[in-house]
Amino acid sequence: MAHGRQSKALKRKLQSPHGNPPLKRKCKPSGGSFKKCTTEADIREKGNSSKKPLPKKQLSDSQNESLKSRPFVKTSSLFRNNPDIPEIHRKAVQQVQEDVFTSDSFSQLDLHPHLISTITTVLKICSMTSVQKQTIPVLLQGKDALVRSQTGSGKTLAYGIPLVQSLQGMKPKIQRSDGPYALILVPTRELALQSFETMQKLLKPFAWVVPGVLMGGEKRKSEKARLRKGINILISTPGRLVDHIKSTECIHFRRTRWLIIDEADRILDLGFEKDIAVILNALNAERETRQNVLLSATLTEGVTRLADISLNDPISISIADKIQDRLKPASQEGKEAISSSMFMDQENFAVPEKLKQYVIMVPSKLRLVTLAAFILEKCKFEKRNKMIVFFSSCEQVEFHYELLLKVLSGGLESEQRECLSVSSAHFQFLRLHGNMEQEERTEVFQEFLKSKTGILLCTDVAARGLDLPQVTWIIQYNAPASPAEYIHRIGRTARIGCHGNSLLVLAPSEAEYVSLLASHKINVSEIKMEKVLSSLMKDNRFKLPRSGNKKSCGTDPQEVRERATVLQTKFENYVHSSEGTVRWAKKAPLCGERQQSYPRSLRLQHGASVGDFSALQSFLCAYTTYPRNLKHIFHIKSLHLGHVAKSFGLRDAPQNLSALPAVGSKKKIKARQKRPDLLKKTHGKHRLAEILRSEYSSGMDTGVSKVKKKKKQRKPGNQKIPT
Ligand SMILES: Nc1ncnc2c1ncn2[C@@H]1O[C@H](COP(=O)(O)OP(=O)(O)OP(=O)(O)O)[C@@H](O)[C@H]1O
Repeated sequence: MAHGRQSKALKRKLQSPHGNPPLKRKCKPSGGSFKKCTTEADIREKGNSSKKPLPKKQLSDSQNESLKSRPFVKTSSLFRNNPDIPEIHRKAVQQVQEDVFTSDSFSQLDLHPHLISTITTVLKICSMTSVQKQTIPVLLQGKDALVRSQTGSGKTLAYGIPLVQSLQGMKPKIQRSDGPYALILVPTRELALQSFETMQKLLKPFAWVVPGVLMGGEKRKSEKARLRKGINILISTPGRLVDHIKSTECIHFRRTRWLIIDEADRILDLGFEKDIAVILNALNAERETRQNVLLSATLTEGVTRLADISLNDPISISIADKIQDRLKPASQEGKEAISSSMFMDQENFAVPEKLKQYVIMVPSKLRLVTLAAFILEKCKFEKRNKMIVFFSSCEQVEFHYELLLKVLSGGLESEQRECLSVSSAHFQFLRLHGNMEQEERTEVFQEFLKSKTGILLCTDVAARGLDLPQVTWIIQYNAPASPAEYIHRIGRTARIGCHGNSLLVLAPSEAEYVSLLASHKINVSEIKMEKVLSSLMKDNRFKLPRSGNKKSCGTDPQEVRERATVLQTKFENYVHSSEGTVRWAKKAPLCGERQQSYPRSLRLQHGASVGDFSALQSFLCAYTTYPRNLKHIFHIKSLHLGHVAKSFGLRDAPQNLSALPAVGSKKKIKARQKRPDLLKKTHGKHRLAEILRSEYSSGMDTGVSKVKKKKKQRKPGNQKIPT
């Protein structure tokens, strides 16, 4: 019954000659610096401009309340007043390609027979990849190396095999109590865990060499105990290691003869330079000589600095280069050769051959329904797809997780019975971000690793190094801050010669990003939004009951729009189903009532660690942190706040957003400076550093800082902007 009433209301709205909803809302622009926010209801379709609009009515609070109990009365006008989608004009470019495999087997190398049999029987690997063929002999000779090869090309074994070969053969035999002989630094905890597992497998026949991981999230005490017992191959995130260097007496590097920095460019990007300096000083203080290796799919100029301070007479290995250029002897001059040979081409990153890259231009208002339609198409109708969706903040991940789970999987409460048959079997939503407790992070990572399907919503915490088999689609819902990050994100699919696909979602104002990618020799093909939305025709949950028994016809554009509107309305109804979800979508809760008003599931799962910074706000904040050279593409002023709000299931643009990004007049910026409690962490690079650092924090501080956070938040006016 309720459904029928709702649908009629929606239908009335869609059929209204003026396109006006039954009731209109007034929306003031927020922050003053965004484009004037007009409710779409105020705007009539092109060609109808001579018709008089319906009289405006502003809703009082009590009217608003009563509307909540009639969820479908308010409907969405998604298809009006959107900016035109520009044509993509760019030349197709020749992408940089690398040969992943060689026909050479590991037995050609001078390796311990047990190591070879472990590679073939435990890892089930027969022939070497190009990067392994190039790197292993160099490292076996004891040389330093700087290694660049495409994502998913086997870099972990490229350093892991020679490391194990060298340590197992040491005389006298390594003792556990000797402490670290090798140190492997990686930017994230999940990558630390993954590298640890690979080392464990390689070390199977050499049980006296003990690997160990320090990655935060675990109790400091138990990590200390493990360090005391002895770890010979120590894998860690830089922050966590620095914490131990400063606070754990038993840690030492007297015998450390290997230093491996994986994702070396990322470790520098994150502002871990200071940490790296502390680590290098600690290593150098205890032992003079060491073999050093830096690796990444995207070695950028910044790494030359790290190479200068950490490498000694290194060999550069870049798989994309011609074979005769690959191995360069290095001397002091050689380092310069490295700078030019490795980085001359630095902006042209190799993309796996079987990775198909797509872009979709979507006006802000339609982003959410387009994402949902795409997920439906790939994960419900096509099946056998495993997908990762990247967002620019933890808060957005949490918010979209809840929203998509409720609306696509579970359905709204009133519809649950109807939906059960089509939902849960098809979707398994998971999420991963730096605001989650480590235990849950590890669980999610393991679950997604093992599963054959599913949709992982995540931040860039999952962008680097993670080897998640069978991922078929990478969606970048928010564009990454650099082409290098684009490469790493899409590199979670099409690994080791497999097929994969990626989709980048851009707003029309961001179209130039496609040319930027092309200037780095990255080719993307366009998928039309209408095509994606048309998959809603396959899902009758979004069907508008039509008069009579008229059959839905294929891809009738009008019906596609109607269905998209039904879906958007479901999102909006969910978001507006309680004060808490609305606030969660758009702005920080008032002090003292944080959390209580969030969906119960969220509170139970996350305690106090999430939700104290809204999804929309965090999106806007992240938007201001694109680097200066991309500001002409991603500028906050080109966003229409009302339209963006729709993509968060909000019916109106929020007003008085605290911590609005640093846009607007000098006066406003000054005013903000007077409110450091609200804004001090929102400025450009600092904010970015905050957001990113939270993803990669050592985890050492979790307990303390969370308590501190809670205390701070209790003070009136002290709303922390979480990262
Ligand atoms: N010689 C090989 N033959 C087949 N598979 C291999 C080989 N070497 C490694 N692999 C597998 O390839 C996958 C990717 O390897 P790895 O994670 O080391 O890639 P990577 O180059 O470090 O990627 P990224 O740049 O994303 O960190 C892993 O599942 C690994 O087990």
